[in-house]
Amino acid sequence: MHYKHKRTLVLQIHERLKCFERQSCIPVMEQAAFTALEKQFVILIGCILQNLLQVHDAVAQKDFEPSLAPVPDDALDEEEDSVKIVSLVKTKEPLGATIKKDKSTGAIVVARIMRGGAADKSGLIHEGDELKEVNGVPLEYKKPKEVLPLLARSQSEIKFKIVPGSFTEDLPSDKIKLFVQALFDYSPLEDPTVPCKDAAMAFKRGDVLQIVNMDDDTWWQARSAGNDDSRAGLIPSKQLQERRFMLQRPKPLFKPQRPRPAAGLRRSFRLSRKSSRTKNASWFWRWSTEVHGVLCPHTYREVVPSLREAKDKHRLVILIGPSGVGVNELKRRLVISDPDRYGISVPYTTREKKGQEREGVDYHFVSVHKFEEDILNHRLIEYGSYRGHYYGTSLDSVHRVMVTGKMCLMDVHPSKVKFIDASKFKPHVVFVKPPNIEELRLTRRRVKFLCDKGDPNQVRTFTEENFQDMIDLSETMEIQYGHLFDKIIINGDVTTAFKELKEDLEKLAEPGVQWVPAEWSRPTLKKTQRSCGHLTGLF
Ligand SMILES: Nc1ncnc2c1ncn2[C@@H]1O[C@H](COP(=O)(O)OP(=O)(O)OP(=O)(O)O)[C@@H](O)[C@H]1O
Repeated sequence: MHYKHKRTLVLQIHERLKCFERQSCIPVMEQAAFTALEKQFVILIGCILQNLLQVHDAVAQKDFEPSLAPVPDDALDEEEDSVKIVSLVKTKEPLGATIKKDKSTGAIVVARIMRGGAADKSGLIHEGDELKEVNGVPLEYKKPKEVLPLLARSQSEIKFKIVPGSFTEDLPSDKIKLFVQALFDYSPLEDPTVPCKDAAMAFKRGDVLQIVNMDDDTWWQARSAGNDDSRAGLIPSKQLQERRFMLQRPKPLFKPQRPRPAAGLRRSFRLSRKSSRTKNASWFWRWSTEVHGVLCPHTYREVVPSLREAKDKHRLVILIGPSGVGVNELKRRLVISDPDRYGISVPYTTREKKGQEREGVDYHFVSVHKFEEDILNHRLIEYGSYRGHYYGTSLDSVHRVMVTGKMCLMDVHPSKVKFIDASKFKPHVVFVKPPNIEELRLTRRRVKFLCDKGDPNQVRTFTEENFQDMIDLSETMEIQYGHLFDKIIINGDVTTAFKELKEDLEKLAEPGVQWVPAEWSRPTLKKTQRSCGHLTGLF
């Protein structure tokens, strides 16, 4: 039966019952069922009639719950089939609905029903319904902000007079299984554009949300993953967040470029810090070209649950960060803290062994021929060249750590992450981020490190320019590759950063459900990875 028609019939039944009540109909007797039983007529009248009599008694004794709310006298005077009265018991929980003024009619209409909220659970109010009255107060010519106090003032129950909108049955929220990981922090309190702060939901980068409604282009509804009973909250849609991102004009992309002094390359594919301007020009060129490529605004990434069992191999841990931020320091601390748990993949190079360096500890020293053969045979996870020598990490060196049951730590250029075979290594990407410049000055002012000017023993301290470069490069990396980062660690105080990293990796090793990018389970991924051999050389 058509939904609207059903409601009209219910209203008519309600009216009839009220009519009978006004006529003061008198029951035949108070205890019809009991009397019938006594007279042993029960066999004759049978069960059906007995039930009928019990219903009669219940009606006669007015023994029914809940009592019908009185229909206002004029309720059916209007368009008879389009008005309904809804009475909701008020609890401490908010109603879970937002209202707006319909621009064409000026009517107050229900803009959203939050999934799992009181209004949603009642099943009586729907998006698009027009509110005519709240607790007997007509809403004609009222603004939404004038209606809200009426709702707030209601004590135990709120009574609505509603003209139903066109209602389509929603898919129950537990049937919608779209999970996303937030790639940005969101606080409704700091967002002047949110339609209703109370209905919105705050979240942090990395939180996993279940999207339960995407009908609206700008505001979706979501709840925390694994919290099926909670009321959904409004979150900015992907489109809205992307628009905001583009409007922000990220700072590092529009900054005038300047040549950068000493900044090092990751040890996995380059030796150490550089200082000459020529070298740095090429280093910066690489970043500029990448930055002006495709931009990926950080909104949400689709994730799926993946069960990690105790017997499973550890995931590959990839550490990323601007040079000098402390990636090697953190790796070193991890290995020292638990050498049975953590291992480092040893990079390959075609350059000569220097001073104290040891084969298989600092590098695997190989010939150019062998290195190029490995490139052609897709044996390298990542590689590049610096000062005419190749540097790279082989799949073998990662496997060598993994077969010992250790968690393999490696650092790669972020552009290489997408080429790592995700189904095999399940990479967990940690971005090591510098703190603000004041904290960098405070924590690194006296730090001495080795820099390469042909002499590996040369020691120097960070300059103000190094700090600024670190921050700029970090922002650029985050803008371009932030969607790949599973965890961001700010390396201000090194003890705190190390503790946070260790906790994160310990959680990663635990059996249980982990959220991984949905694209890992898509067949197109393998195809992309097969082309990795051609792309890894593009630094
Ligand atoms: N939070 C910190 N506070 C103070 N000093 C730090 C901190 N983190 C790292 N350092 C020091 O900064 C120097 C550079 O760190 P590290 O070599 O780990 O950088 P990196 O990110 O690996 O850079 P590169 O790849 O160029 O070697 C080291 O001397 C290290 O001990």
